[in-house]
Amino acid sequence: MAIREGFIGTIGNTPLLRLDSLSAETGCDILAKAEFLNPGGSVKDRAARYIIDDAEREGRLFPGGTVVEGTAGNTGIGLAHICAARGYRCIIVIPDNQSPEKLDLLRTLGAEVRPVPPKPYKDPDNYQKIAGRLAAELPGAIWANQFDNIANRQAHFETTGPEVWADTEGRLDAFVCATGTGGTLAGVARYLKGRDTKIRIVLADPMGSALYNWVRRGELVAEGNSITEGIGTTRVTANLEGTPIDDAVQVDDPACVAMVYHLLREEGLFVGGSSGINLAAAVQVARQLGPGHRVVTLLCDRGGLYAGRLFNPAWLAEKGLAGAAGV
Ligand SMILES: Cc1ncc(COP(=O)(O)O)c(C=O)c1O
Ligand SMILES: CC(=O)OC[C@H](N)C(=O)O
Repeated sequence: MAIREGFIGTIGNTPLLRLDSLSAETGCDILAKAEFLNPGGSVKDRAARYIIDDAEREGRLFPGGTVVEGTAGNTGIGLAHICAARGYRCIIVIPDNQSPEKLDLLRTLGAEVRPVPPKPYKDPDNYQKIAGRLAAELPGAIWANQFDNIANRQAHFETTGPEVWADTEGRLDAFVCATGTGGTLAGVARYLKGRDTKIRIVLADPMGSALYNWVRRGELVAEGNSITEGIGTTRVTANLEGTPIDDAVQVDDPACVAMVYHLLREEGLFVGGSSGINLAAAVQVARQLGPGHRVVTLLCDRGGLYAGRLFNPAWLAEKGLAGAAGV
């Protein structure tokens, strides 16, 4: 496939990387799919494409229409690119505690950005609910609704999962990843389990998210908090519902930050916090399985989105994380 169809044609088919330092440390093959190489810079380009294609196919989105979404940023970035390419207006509702780099990029891409105060999901002014109301009020608008629109997990069932299977030639023992909407884990897990039920599916969770306790003991209980963005949730979304999950591991901020800096210094990979959670969890799973196994995860987005936070020594010091980063 030498010529690709613009932005959309560049989404997916990302390379699967072997991480030598972590593989040597565990005696396992630690593999990570380089989702930060998607054209919008994150794994969320895949969901954005499927959500828009699905709305067009179902006749819900017309030329000149509007796409509204509540997002931590990455889904919005994917949507803003596609909206520009297809002539749609794009309105992004985003909690105002997300990284300023994401808000700036969204504006540059032509999205109308509406920062809102962060509120828990049960609050009617939670950013997802504001986005839903806004879309309902605007003529010609759709709500992308990434959390409960299962076109999201379908993207990963039809693309990410088959890519992992093909690139490993079906030889993998575990797939591990963190969840925001749950679309990635849900789609990949369903696909891989459909090929081989022995592949272990493990949810990686930051502190402040309720899914670790949900997987481990069936209770949606969250403890602590996290500096990570775009992952962690207190509810089971329609995308996550029914996912075959074998286990969960919890990764705290010091372990996440230490891994982000390890990836930077030892592997030359400049990625965001959710990639740190994923790789720290993959190492935990590799240790549980023992040497000789193969564990696959994702590198979700680029470190540049967090330049003023995760890669800013003063910010890290303020959060008590400078030691973990070694800065
Ligand atoms: C940086 C980052 N990592 C991981 C994820 C998780 O992806 P998913 O929504 O498929 O669970 C997201 C968004 O959700 C994200 O923004
Ligand atoms: C907070 C959250 O789960 O965000 C979802 C997704 N990562 C996004 O970029 O919108």
